[in-house]
Amino acid sequence: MWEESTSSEETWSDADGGNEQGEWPVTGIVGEELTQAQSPRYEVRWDQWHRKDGTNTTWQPDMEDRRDLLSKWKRKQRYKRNIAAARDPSIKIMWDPAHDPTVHNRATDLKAQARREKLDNVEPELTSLNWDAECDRSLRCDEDPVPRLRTRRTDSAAVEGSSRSRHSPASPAVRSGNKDSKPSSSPSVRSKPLSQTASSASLRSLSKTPDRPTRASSSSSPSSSRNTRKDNFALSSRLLPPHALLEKKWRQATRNVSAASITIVNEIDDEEVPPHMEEFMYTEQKYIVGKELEFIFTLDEDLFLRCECYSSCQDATKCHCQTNSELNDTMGKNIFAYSRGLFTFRVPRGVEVIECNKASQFFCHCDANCANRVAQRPRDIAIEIFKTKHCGWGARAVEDLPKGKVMGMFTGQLVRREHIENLPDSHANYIFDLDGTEAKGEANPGDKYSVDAFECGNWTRFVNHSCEPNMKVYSVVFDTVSSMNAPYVAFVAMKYIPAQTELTIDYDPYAGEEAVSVGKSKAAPNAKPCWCGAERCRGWVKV
Ligand SMILES: C[S@@+](CC[C@H](N)C(=O)[O-])C[C@H]1O[C@@H](n2cnc3c(N)ncnc32)[C@H](O)[C@@H]1O
Repeated sequence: MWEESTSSEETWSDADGGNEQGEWPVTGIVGEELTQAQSPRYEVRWDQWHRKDGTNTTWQPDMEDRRDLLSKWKRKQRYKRNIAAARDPSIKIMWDPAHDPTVHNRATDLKAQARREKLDNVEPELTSLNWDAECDRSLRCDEDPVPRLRTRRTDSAAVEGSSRSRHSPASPAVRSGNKDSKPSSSPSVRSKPLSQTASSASLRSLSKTPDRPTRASSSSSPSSSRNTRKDNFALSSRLLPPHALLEKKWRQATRNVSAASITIVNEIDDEEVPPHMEEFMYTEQKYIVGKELEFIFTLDEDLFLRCECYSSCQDATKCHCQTNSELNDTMGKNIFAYSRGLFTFRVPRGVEVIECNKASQFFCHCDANCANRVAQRPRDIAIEIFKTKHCGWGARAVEDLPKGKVMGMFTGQLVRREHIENLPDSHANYIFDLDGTEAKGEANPGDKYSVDAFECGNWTRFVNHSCEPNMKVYSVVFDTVSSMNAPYVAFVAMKYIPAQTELTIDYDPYAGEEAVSVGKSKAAPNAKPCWCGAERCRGWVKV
C-alpha cells in the first residue's frame, strides 16, 4: 500500500486499525493538485489514523491501486463544476475538452444564464425560507418575521491591527495538503477572532470592538423590526409572566414542526428566563436564510442527487444520494451513518453525513421514515433549559438517552463568515462556524458560512462546554449539496445519558485529545476559566 510519512506529530487513534500487511483503511480522495513536474497527486483521507492536531489526510502521488476512489473523485469534481456553473455564471469553469467534453456543454450555459436572470430579479429584502419562521410570522403578523443582522462598520485598521486571534476549527483545519510543511501537533491559530470549537464545526466568539451601525446591504430597517418585536413582547408580558410567555411561544414553534416540548426551569435563583429572549425567535429545525443565501437551499432539482429506494433506504451502495459521500467501509464502499435510528460513530473527522433529500416525486423516493433521515427528523425528546450553578443556562433531556441518540441540530441565522466581524459582541458566544470539512490553504475553498444563534435558534444554543462531554457534533447535509459548504451541525449522545443530566459538548475537542495524550493543555487565546467541574477539566474554555 502507499507509504505514509509518519513523524513524531502523528498518532494512531486505533492500534488495531491496519491489517496484517500494515494497510490502513482510507475513506476517499479529498483533494488534488499538480506537482512541479505537472503530474497530479491526490489528498487522501484515512479512516482510523490521524495526527494529534486532528488532521487525517496525506498526499499520494499514485492512485493506481485505488482506481475506484479515483473515478469517484473525478465524478464528484464534475458534479461540483456543474453546481458552480449553476450558482454563479461568472465562475471560471475548469474543463478539459480532451478528457471531459461534457462539462461545459449547452445545458451548463443555459443554467448559468438562468441563474444570472434569477440574480437580476432578486429583491433586496431578507426573507425566511423555513417553516419555523413562517409559523412565527403568522403568530406575529404585524412585525417583520425575520431577524435582521445587526451590523457595524468594520474598522479595518482596528481589525487588522488587533491582536485578536482565532483557533483553528476542531475538525481538521490543517490538512496534510500543506505541501511544504508538516502540520503542527496543536491546532493552528487563525488570524481572525474566535472561540469555542466543536468537532465538526466550531462555536466561536468575537473580541471587543465598539458597535457601530452599518453594512448597507444588510438591511433596510433592522432596528424597527426588533423594536416592534420587543414592544410586542413587553405588551404580552403584561398578561403572562416572562417564562410562561416564552414557553408558550416555543411550544407553538415546536408543535408546528412536530417536535417535543421545551420547558424553562430555574432552581438556582430568581432569573425567570435566559437573557436576550425578548427578541429571540425559536427555529427548531432549519436555518434562517436571507435572500442573499437562498440559493443554497433552492438549487435546481436536477442538481440534487435523489434516490429511488422504495420506502426506506437499506443499502448505501445502492442509494443514489450516497454517490458523493465519503463515508465508506474499509473496502471503500458507501455505508450509512445510522443503524436502527442511532448514530454509529463510524464517521471519520472531516467527513459529512449525507442524508436523503426532500421526499417527493421530484426528489427522493424514500419516505420520511427512511433509515437515512435521522438528524432531519423532528426531535422526540423533551428538553429543559435550566439554570446551572456556574455556567448560566444549560440544557438537559427529561428522559434517558441511549448512545447514538441524535438530539437535534444547531440552528440560527446563516451568515457568510466574513460578515461575522460586523456582528455585535453580544452574539459572540452563540456563533458556530460551519468549518467541519474546511482545509487550511485549500486552493479554492469556496464560500464559508457560520450560524448566529443570538437572535434566533433553538435549545442547542444553551448547550454548555464540558472537558468531559456527553455529546459530540457532526456535519450533516440534506436539501442542499455538500459543495455549498452549509451543512447542518447535529448533536449526538456519545454515551448513555441518564435523564436530567446536563447535555454538554467540548467546544475545543482537539485540545481535549492533546491534553489526554500529553498530560497537559495550553489555554487558548481568549480562553475563560472553565466551570465544567469534570475530573479532567482543562481549566479553561475557549470563547
Ligand atoms: C453557547 S453559550 C451556552 C449557553 C449559556 N450558558 C447561556 O446561558 O446562554 C456559551 C457560553 O456559556 C458559558 N459557558 C459554557 N460552558 C462553560 C464552562 N464550562 N465554563 C464556563 N462558562 C461556560 C460561556 O460564557 C460561554 O461563552
